[in-house]
Amino acid sequence: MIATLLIQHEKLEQLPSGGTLSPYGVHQKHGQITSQALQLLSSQRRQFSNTYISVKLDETSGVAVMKLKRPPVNSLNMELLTEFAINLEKLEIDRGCRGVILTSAVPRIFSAGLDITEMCGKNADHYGEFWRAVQEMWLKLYGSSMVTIAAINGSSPAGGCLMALSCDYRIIANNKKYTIGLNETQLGIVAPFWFKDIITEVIGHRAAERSLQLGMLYSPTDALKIGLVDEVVAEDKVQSTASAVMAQWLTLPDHARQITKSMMRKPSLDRLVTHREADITNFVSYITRDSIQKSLQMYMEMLKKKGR
Ligand SMILES: CCCCCCCCC/C=C/C(=O)SCCNC(=O)CCNC(=O)[C@H](O)C(C)(C)COP(=O)(O)OP(=O)(O)OC[C@H]1O[C@@H](n2cnc3c(N)ncnc32)[C@H](O)[C@@H]1OP(=O)(O)O
Repeated sequence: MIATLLIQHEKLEQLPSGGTLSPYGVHQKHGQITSQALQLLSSQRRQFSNTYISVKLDETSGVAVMKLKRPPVNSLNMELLTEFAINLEKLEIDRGCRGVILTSAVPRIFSAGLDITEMCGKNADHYGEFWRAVQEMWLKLYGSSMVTIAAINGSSPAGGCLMALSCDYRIIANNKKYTIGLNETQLGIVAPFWFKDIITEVIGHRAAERSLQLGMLYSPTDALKIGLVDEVVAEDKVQSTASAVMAQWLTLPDHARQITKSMMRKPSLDRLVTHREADITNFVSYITRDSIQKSLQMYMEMLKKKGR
């Protein structure tokens, strides 16, 4: 533990005080994350696989490929979110890692977003803990000092889209069947302010407002038109393009790029960090409303019927 903290301190010291993104949430974790972190941090160093995440770090390039592997749809439940935050933190403190490519091991799906079953029929304590884990994932990913590239090899609604939006660059496979967007209103729920902030940062106010109000899901080419993704490439070129773009980004000196990234992202990160507890309270009181529970249950039933 002491060794881990020292390594982290050294890596953070490379940036001027206030210039690093990494401290967000790092040591504000609840007990569950901390004890799991200790187990994971002591495991094998360059390749690790947990229940729902696999990570391969190429020591030569300094690039890690992080894959979501929770079939059938990579929905983000508490365990996956926790593993994600821990693994990203592990890479963050590893001096040999400068970039992360985020992708999916599940065919045709990047991520179906938050696991709706985590937001239905549970008690307030559960919802609070779940939302803290969602926040933690976002603070770690959006606040990462590494180069982060989303290799979107399948559909990516809602929380899946949030993950992609939190990366530095987005490459999506050219397949009309794949959709991406923040579709929360279609579920009868509201995307929280930090989801709204990040999509606004990426696509601008007008497009974000329309997109959020209508809960729009875009095909890859339409997503490219509004700037929701940076590139659309053939399905079999997603990973190689991600590697090539990563190599290009890594030609920049880390120090200059990291401080610039921090400068751009700090206001949004600060907003959530400052209002974190209020955001949890707000989520819990919102999600426990009867009308919201009913909407989510109806949406789940609709999904199940469609699947039959
Ligand atoms: C004021 C503000 C305060 C805050 C207010 C609150 C803010 C909340 C913010 C919420 C953010 C979110 O991410 S909410 C999540 C939004 N996500 C979505 O709308 C995606 C819904 N899913 C889909 O569209 C599709 O499943 C898709 C991903 C394209 C894959 O389609 P497929 O045909 O391949 O697969 P399906 O047959 O549909 O699904 C396979 C199985 O997975 C299940 N499944 C699919 N998506 C799931 C999901 N997200 N969570 C759980 N389970 C899911 C289905 O029910 C099926 O279960 P079985 O039938 O049992 O096999």
